[in-house]
Amino acid sequence: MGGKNSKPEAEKIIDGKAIAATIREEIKVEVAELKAKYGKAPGLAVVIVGNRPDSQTYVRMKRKACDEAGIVSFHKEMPEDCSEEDVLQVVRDFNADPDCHGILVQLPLPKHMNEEKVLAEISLEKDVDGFHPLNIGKLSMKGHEPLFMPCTPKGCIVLLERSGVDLKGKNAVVVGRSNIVGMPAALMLMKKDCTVTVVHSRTKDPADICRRADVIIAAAGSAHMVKKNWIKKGAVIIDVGTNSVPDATKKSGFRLTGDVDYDEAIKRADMITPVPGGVGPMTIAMLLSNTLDSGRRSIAN
Ligand SMILES: Nc1nc2c(c(=O)[nH]1)N[C@@H](CN(C=O)c1ccc(C(=O)N[C@@H](CCC(=O)O)C(=O)O)cc1)CN2
Repeated sequence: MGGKNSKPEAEKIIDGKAIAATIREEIKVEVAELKAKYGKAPGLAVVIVGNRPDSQTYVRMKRKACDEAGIVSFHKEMPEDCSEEDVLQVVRDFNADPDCHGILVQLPLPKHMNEEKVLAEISLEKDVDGFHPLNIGKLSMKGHEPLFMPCTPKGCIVLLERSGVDLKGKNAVVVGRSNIVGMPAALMLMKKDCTVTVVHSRTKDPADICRRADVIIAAAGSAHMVKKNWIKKGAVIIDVGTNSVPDATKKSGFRLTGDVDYDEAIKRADMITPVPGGVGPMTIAMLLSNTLDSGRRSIAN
């Protein structure tokens, strides 16, 4: 239970799984409408290089989500030792395919490849992961909007909005500055009129900075880094961390945990996302949403 004047803990949880399920149902309806009107559904190409078990799992989840939403998915699996040029050629082929409206290259790529070069090869109009340098550039510019926004940080913003959090004028702290999450999350919060501070590995006193935050997005990739005493009473906490930690009670010997010390943080926070079941499911819902937008732009024009 929450403390004095605080709501019960169960009411503080932002249920990302449920919100993502609602969004996926909405997308399914819109895809069906598009197909009924124009006879064509959006198509997503999923490119995976190598056999990392986590990437295989995410790609399987993405394909299943496409199937359920009525989005056509094209799958390209490539061996770990293929060349960067092989991957670039696959991207070029999908760029030229009129049935494919979105292309995603699952990250990370093998070490011998230049990720930025591969991502920059994806046609701007099909960049449903939102990682193309021009899309990121537009995200950082006042008065400009990117065609697509990266799925995980977009999922964080949608979670906040669907949970009724008014972001205007709020102090937001992003913990982590990765290209995939931290940096675009900070830019998106700024576009929502937050005052944004980014805390990273060289920040002098991250706890002190976090304690001033109305909203924290934790995306440092470090299990339980954000402690209860980093959190202002009543703050809203979005935990992007997906850290695998040993757990003898699990069949796999591991469990997934976030960047926030959830059991303690929930006592101070007004709202908080769990891990799993928070931001993760939103990543896939936002990928479908971006693919629908891309399909609609192309099919309805
Ligand atoms: N091309 C991309 N590569 C990667 C991205 C991305 O957005 N685009 N993000 C991550 C991985 N990712 C999707 O690719 C992803 C991560 C987590 C989840 C998710 O639903 N997690 C669940 C738990 C699932 C489990 O039990 O393993 C949760 O948090 O509840 C979905 C997608 C890196 N690569």
